[in-house]
Amino acid sequence: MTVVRVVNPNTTASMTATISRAARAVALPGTVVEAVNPDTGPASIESHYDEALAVPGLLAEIARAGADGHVIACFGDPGLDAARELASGPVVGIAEAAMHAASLLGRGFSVVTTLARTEGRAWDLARAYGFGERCRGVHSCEIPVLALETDPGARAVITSVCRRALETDGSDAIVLGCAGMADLCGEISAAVGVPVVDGVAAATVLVESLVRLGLSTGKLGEFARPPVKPYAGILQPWALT
Ligand SMILES: NC(=O)NC1=NC(=O)NC1=O
Repeated sequence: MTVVRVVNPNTTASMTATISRAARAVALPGTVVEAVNPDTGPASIESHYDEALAVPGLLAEIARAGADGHVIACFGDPGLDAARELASGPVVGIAEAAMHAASLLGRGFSVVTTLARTEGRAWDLARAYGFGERCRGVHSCEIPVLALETDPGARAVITSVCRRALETDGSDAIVLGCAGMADLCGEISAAVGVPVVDGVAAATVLVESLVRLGLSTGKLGEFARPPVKPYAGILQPWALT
């Protein structure tokens, strides 16, 4: 039995439930999906500040024993490198997984994300992951992350931005730029007529596959376990042994 821990790095339990549904929908029957979120940190991640303050809580969830692999279920892939140093199993971010999947579906893909201020981060990740050419455009809906659950017009706006992205970019697929959009994947794909990739599902299947292949992060160099040292103040619980 494989245990995949899917970590929502923000502290909004209803979003964790959306993420859990998307991950469980694609996991194999023998895989246990453990969807969690920290109890400390931002309610949503929409800025560099949010992203920085989400990492300690995220790492606490990664450090807990009992998982064969981890998904970081936030489109900024926050704390991904630190999580890879800490975890013994594979760790995949949803942006990374979604971009890899989308790159196999055509010549180019477009990212549709939440606030315009997060577009730069999406571009940074695309380039860091080697998709600077394949990523044809990053577009935003100007819908705050938590409004995805409460704004009845959100689906229509996201669908419209996806249509505009395809026209503007000439891309073959869409990557949804927020874990909170995970439940919109099928509906939007049917509406716009191209594959729409949800990073939660893509990352869950990828981690599950890596575990089944017996593969994990290389620990000889950069991603070896961090050196032991004191951590002062409120971070004292994060000190390693
Ligand atoms: N682009 C985004 O806003 N992504 C996200 N913020 C969150 O809190 N979760 C996400 O996936």
